[in-house]
Amino acid sequence: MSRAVVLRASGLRKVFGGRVVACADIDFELAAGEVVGIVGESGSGKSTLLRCLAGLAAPDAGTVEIAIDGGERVDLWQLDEVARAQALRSALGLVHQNPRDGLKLGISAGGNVAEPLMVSGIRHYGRLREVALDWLERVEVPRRRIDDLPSTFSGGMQQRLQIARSLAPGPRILLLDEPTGGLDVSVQARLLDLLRSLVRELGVAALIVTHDLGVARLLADRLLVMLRGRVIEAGLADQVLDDPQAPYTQKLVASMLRI
Ligand SMILES: Nc1ncnc2c1ncn2[C@@H]1O[C@H](COP(=O)(O)OP(=O)(O)OP(=O)(O)O)[C@@H](O)[C@H]1O
Repeated sequence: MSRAVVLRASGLRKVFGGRVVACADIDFELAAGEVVGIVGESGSGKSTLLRCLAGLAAPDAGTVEIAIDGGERVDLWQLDEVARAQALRSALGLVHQNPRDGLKLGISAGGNVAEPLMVSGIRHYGRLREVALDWLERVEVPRRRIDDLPSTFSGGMQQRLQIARSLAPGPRILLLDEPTGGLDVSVQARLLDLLRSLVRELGVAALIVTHDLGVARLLADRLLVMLRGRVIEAGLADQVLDDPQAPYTQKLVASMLRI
């Protein structure tokens, strides 16, 4: 049986200043539990696409449908602001490249995990603390750090905390924008291992933007290759990386092999 579609982009287009076409004619689906990588060089439109999907930037044309509670799909940009925020809160988690963009720096690590749960209706302090402790453990942040501010954490630990904050409310969809960018190689490897096992264990559908094909190979089932705002190649990750069809993808893969 084919898996339910949890996110669908159709004819998505975003233009800046009337002439910079950041995204054009983007069509794709993300199925429940699937991991899709979006790769392409700097400026190809990856982050803009993610921002349109995450409700952060309104597309100029096209639709973004996401599955909400009960499996019904809603068109994100047809909803009013309140309904859109609510749909996003219940269905979607977002991990920014810079953890500081996704964390509340003025509240404790535990508070960062608990806050989205409070918004979704859990009010009991003891229960919130228990769930926060459980999540800290899952992302390998020592439990004793629960009352510490994120600014006292290392970059890798901050990123793991941001992942806990995004996943704690139980979203069906997780969007990640270069989640390992800016981290040391050894820290990156640990984070990738953690992400891979969390995503598989929770069965969350993930869309991961990366310019690192190694990250894409490790995490993604399927890949979309972007060039100048368009998806120029799409397919199973191994297929795209082992037998790229588009000349641009061939160059991208060859440049990775040279490193
Ligand atoms: N807010 C903005 N205003 C004007 N132009 C923008 C804006 N955001 C992005 N762009 C332009 O849109 C195009 C796509 O940018 P985008 O950041 O989406 O690419 P990217 O593939 O994510 O690049 P990177 O890997 O460097 O983040 C680029 O030409 C960029 O300069």
